[in-house]
Amino acid sequence: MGSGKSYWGHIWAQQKGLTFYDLDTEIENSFELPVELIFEKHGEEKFREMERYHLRKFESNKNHLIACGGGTPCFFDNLEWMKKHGKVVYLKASPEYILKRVMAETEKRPLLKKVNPSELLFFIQQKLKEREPVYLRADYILDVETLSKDSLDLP
Ligand SMILES: Nc1ncnc2c1ncn2[C@@H]1O[C@H](COP(=O)(O)OP(=O)(O)OP(=O)(O)O)[C@@H](O)[C@H]1O
Ligand SMILES: O=C(O)C1=C[C@@H](O)[C@@H](O)[C@H](O)C1
Ligand SMILES: [Mg+2]
Repeated sequence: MGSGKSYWGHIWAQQKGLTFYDLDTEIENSFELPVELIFEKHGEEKFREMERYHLRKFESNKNHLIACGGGTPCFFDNLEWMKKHGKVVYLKASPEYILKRVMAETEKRPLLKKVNPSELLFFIQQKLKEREPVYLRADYILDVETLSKDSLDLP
């Protein structure tokens, strides 16, 4: 969360002439609610089911780039599905970098909303530790902290 998937995904798709989709936005549009209210009203479990469902809408279109959510690869067999149907890129960032990006946006991120600001860095460190083994199974790993518009490419 907060590494820049939505930010870079949009720019990258534009550069490559691909259609950009943000999985969180797809889910928000279907509920006509922002992610934080989907979590609040329907719970995380329902959100994860919808995330799984909306991801699979992209099976047949090859000409697109999708920014998934921070949790997407960690639930169900989503990562395997993504790897089977496309190339998966992990935008790697340190907890400190992520903290800087999300500090002013915790209200939009239901997992961070409930965390005491003084414990935010610890929470991000723990979340990353828990999730990174999954993220590291991506097809490509890019260091987001050194990424620039001119260096956006796969190795
Ligand atoms: N390189 C950058 N320069 C300036 N702002 C950035 C950059 N990368 C990200 N941001 C900003 O940091 C915030 C977090 O980035 P973004 O929303 O793209 O993360 P994300 O990985 O999509 O997070 P989530 O997993 O919660 O969807 C956003 O406000 C975004 O505009
Ligand atoms: O890291 C996560 O689990 C999340 C990240 C966001 O993209 C959203 O999908 C939601 O806030 C959950
Ligand atoms: Mg995003």
